[in-house]
Amino acid sequence: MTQTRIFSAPGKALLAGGYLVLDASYEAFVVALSSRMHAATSVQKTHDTTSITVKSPQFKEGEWSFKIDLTEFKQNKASLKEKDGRRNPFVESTISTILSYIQPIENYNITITIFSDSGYHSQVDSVPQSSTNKSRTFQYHSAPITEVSKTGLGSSAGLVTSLTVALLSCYNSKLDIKDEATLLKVHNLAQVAHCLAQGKVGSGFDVATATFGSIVYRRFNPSLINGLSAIEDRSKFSEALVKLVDETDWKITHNKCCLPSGIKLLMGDIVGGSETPKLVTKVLAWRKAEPEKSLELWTNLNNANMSLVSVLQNLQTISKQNPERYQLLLKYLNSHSAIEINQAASEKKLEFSELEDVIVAIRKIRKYLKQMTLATGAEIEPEEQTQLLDDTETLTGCLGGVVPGAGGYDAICILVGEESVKKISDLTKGQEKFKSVKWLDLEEQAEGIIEEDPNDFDGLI
Ligand SMILES: Nc1ncnc2c1ncn2[C@@H]1O[C@H](COP(=O)(O)OP(=O)(O)O)[C@@H](O)[C@H]1O
Ligand SMILES: C[C@@](O)(CCOP(=O)(O)OP(=O)(O)O)CC(=O)O
Repeated sequence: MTQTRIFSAPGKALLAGGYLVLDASYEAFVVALSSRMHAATSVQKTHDTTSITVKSPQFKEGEWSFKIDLTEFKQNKASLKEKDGRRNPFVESTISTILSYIQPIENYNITITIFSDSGYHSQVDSVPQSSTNKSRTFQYHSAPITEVSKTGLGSSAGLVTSLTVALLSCYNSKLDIKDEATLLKVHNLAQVAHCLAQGKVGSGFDVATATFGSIVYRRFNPSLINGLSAIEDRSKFSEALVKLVDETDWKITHNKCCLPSGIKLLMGDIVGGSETPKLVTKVLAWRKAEPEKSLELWTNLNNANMSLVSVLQNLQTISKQNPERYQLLLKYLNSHSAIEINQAASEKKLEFSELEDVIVAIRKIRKYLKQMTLATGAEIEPEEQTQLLDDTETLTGCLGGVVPGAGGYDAICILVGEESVKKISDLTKGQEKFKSVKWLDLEEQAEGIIEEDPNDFDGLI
């Protein structure tokens, strides 16, 4: 019997809480994006050995095939061997984590096909291919996955999370991702697989967002996963993994939180890029060397981050409780820039002080990220980005913006009235001061893992 189920998980933009999220004392606000990673299953029962193939047809040599003798697998924690010696650490780690967790007795032939929305990677040297009914189009690249430039939406987290839920569904045809406990299980397994593939335990905000969607996130204690990776024996590893996934309170926060209606996130890819690990090393070294100064800065930045969350939630509440006033507020936003709104507020002429609250929160976040930049020497909001973000405050319909995640030269994220999105992207195209920005064709899509309609992928699989 063959069954096809397709699951997808979103990419991320860390709007508030970069660096602080590495420490469980602080929370971060992460926005889930409309660029998603999809995993389509095909399962057949077999009497031979288990065979698991992951295909990623958009990339050259995008196929990783493993034959697994289940008895041998249980006895030996050696890594899986790909048929042609191809490596994809995230694929290998996810398969071995799921098999260690499920400890299956019956054999299956499983094929999972991955489809990655175009926002994750540069589209240079790629051609589109659509499903028969044209409802889905993916870009096909001429190079292997490791050679295609990433845009920073968290492709490995999307891959691991969608592959985790897809593999689990192959062993449990009743798997329902609308069930909270199931979703938490997927999250825990995906975090383990992602950390083991990376060889380090990060904050996990990307995997949490891929699973739960737009959230306010607090991380887990790294010792939960560090303890696991030290276990050499497969059966002990499996036992510890089951305990960790099913019986341990990870003490994470993943409270749903999304942008208020009528306000959109616009993400600009910047020519250039930065290496997150290098920035993180500098920031953490300074934090260690300057405990008092850094505590003050972390506290101030955290207050600014949390005030952005609360003013956005306040707008969401107004949109529901007083929709007429909210429509007027959006109309005002779509005909003024942040500078103008701020000016009106200082002259006490502003009717919609809630808009000013968002602008002030964004400015505070930037102020403290700039202090972090100057104190640590890590180029989090470098001068070019400062200029660019200042310039976005002059655009009609824009509340301002930040450098997302670790910052640097990767991207900017701005908050914009929905009606102004197209105007802003058209207006900035020809302007010298915005020449380094390429607005990405994506928006917030607040849902985490969802199950897709297989008909939408006809002709692609
Ligand atoms: N569509 C995909 N198909 C197969 N593997 C993928 C895909 N997207 C990401 N990966 C895996 O994730 C790796 C990229 O991970 P990483 O360098 O951590 O980038 P990111 O910051 O985007 O997560 C790729 O080299 C590959 O192993
Ligand atoms: C600094 C950080 O807190 C946030 C980094 O956010 P990015 O969104 O920049 O992440 P990458 O996709 O890994 O480059 C590090 C972390 O939390 O892992």
